[in-house]
Amino acid sequence: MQSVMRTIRTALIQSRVGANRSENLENARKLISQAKTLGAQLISLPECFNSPYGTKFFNEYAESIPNGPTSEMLSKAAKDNNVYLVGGTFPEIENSKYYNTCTVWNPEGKLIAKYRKMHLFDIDIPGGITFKESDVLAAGNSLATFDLEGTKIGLGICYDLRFEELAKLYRLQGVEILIYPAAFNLTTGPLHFELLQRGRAIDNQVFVLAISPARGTQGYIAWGHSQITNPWGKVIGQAKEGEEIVNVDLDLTECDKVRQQIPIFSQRRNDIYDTIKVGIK
Ligand SMILES: O=C(O)CCC(=O)C(=O)O
Repeated sequence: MQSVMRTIRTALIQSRVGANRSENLENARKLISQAKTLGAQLISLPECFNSPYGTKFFNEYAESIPNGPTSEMLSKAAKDNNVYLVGGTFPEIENSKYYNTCTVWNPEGKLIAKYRKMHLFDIDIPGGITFKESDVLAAGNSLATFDLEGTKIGLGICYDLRFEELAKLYRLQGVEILIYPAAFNLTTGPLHFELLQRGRAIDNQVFVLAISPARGTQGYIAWGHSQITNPWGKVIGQAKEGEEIVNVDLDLTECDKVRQQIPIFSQRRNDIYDTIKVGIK
């Protein structure tokens, strides 16, 4: 039997981000319109697309959702362009707590999903990078998905890419696309960014989209290289370092094919795994 073609044209916007919120929003707004002219139905922005990335900036740039200039711009841009818009992330404030939050807007401009980064970016690589989001941010505790014409899409943010458990939970919920706004750095980016995405894609037989800010020259320097990986683990779109839109058609029948041809989800040995007790130090 011939499988039905299911395609979503997607665009990743690797935008330049500076210190001025209004300029960042205006730049993102223009790039969203540009992505629409390329035929994109699903458009995604980077992590911290409205502010520099750093713990000292979170409270200054934080907004409540959906009442704030960033939510307003995203809602209007989704509606004006008649697209599904994954609004990267920006710092959210609610009840005196700060979160790193991703919002999703439908073509009517309605907020249809909100995801708060679940695994906070706390690492210490001497001579490389030290970052402690938990100094300022609270972690989210919920998964978030949305539906685009019958395709279920799951959300994560940057460091979440390292946690296979989250991706697997999404897959078990029926997700076919995982989207991670992200801002890897010049230490871990070259080693891990592409590889982690390919790993998540292969393990879960899903498309993985990761969207970075363009590489800047001061403060936290993002790695760039926004990427689209198909369910076979093949990189089918990748940006360089600068501002760029990556525009690709996702053929969802690839999920059906790989899941049928390499049926790992029905071959798991939970009968064995569940009997083995382990402790993690
Ligand atoms: O995991 C990494 O190496 C980078 C993570 C990161 O930059 C983030 O979570 O914002």
